[in-house]
Amino acid sequence: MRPFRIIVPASSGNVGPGFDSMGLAVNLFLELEVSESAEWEFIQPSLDLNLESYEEHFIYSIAKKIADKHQKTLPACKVVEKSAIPLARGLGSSASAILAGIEIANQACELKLSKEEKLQYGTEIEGHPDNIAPALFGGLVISTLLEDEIEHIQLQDLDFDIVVYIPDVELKTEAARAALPESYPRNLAAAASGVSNITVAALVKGDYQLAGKMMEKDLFHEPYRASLIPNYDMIRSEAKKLGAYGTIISGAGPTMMSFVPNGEGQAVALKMKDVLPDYQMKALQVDTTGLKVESL
Ligand SMILES: Nc1ncnc2c1ncn2[C@@H]1O[C@H](COP(=O)(O)OP(=O)(O)O)[C@@H](O)[C@H]1O
Ligand SMILES: N[C@@H](CCOP(=O)(O)O)C(=O)O
Repeated sequence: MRPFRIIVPASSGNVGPGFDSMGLAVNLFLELEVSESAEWEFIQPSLDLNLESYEEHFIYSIAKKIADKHQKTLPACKVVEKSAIPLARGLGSSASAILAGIEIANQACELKLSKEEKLQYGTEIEGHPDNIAPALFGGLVISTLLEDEIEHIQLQDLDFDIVVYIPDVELKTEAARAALPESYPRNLAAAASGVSNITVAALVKGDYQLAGKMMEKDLFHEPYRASLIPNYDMIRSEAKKLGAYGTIISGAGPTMMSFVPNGEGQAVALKMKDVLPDYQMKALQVDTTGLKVESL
């Protein structure tokens, strides 16, 4: 096996009202250098996962699952991992790790998986495609899981900066999903999908004022999660004062994300630091490439 590098971007699921179906890849990356070895070994300079053995490693478990599915034996590998994606903060670390595991199996077992197969496998494992699809394809992707296939569309030519506000607390996606209703009455579902439809149409037209306004009117998940997110109302109102188009919960939270005019990300991040001194603040861009594999 030739050594290789896998690079997967972080992603932000939902983008407001696109619950479980809209997501955006951003330029924070998980990087793995993989080479054949006498035994499995994970070296992680930027993550402290505190695992007893490689078999407990999430990425290993995904790679093994995919190899088993194809009746292949996964060769032992040394994996050197660097990650700039914070865990359990709503920036899609689990989706990036799932894609990394799928890609290790793909490369090490020579499975020749298509992008569609990676999307299918990743979505089966994650349960929803909104992080897997942008982390795989890059950009802002709208996707939906049908009975036996996943439809996806990538929006082009986006023109905004992104600012993320990352608090020093974790919120597991599973816990944030438990806060949501099991079902929605018809009038609420109709209103919520109306908000979502206008958001997408406004993004396609490049009307970011309208898109941002509608992002903040989500009815599918934000109203139920707001109380789990530190400083939810304050972050929305302070970002608005600084000219943000709109501010949303990133994925299941607790990170929040603002969409701001192109070129203004750094300035907004700096000013928001005054009101959120304990937060990690980052001005980000859309990653338009998605999952990459390079030879070493
Ligand atoms: N690079 C990684 N290596 C190993 N496990 C990971 C990695 N990234 C994420 N995970 C697993 O995924 C969990 C976070 O998933 P989740 O609660 O869905 O949050 P997120 O919003 O970051 O996707 C972590 O606690 C860890 O178990
Ligand atoms: N649509 C999902 C998105 C979860 O994203 P994550 O980055 O928090 O794992 C949800 O809202 O539960």
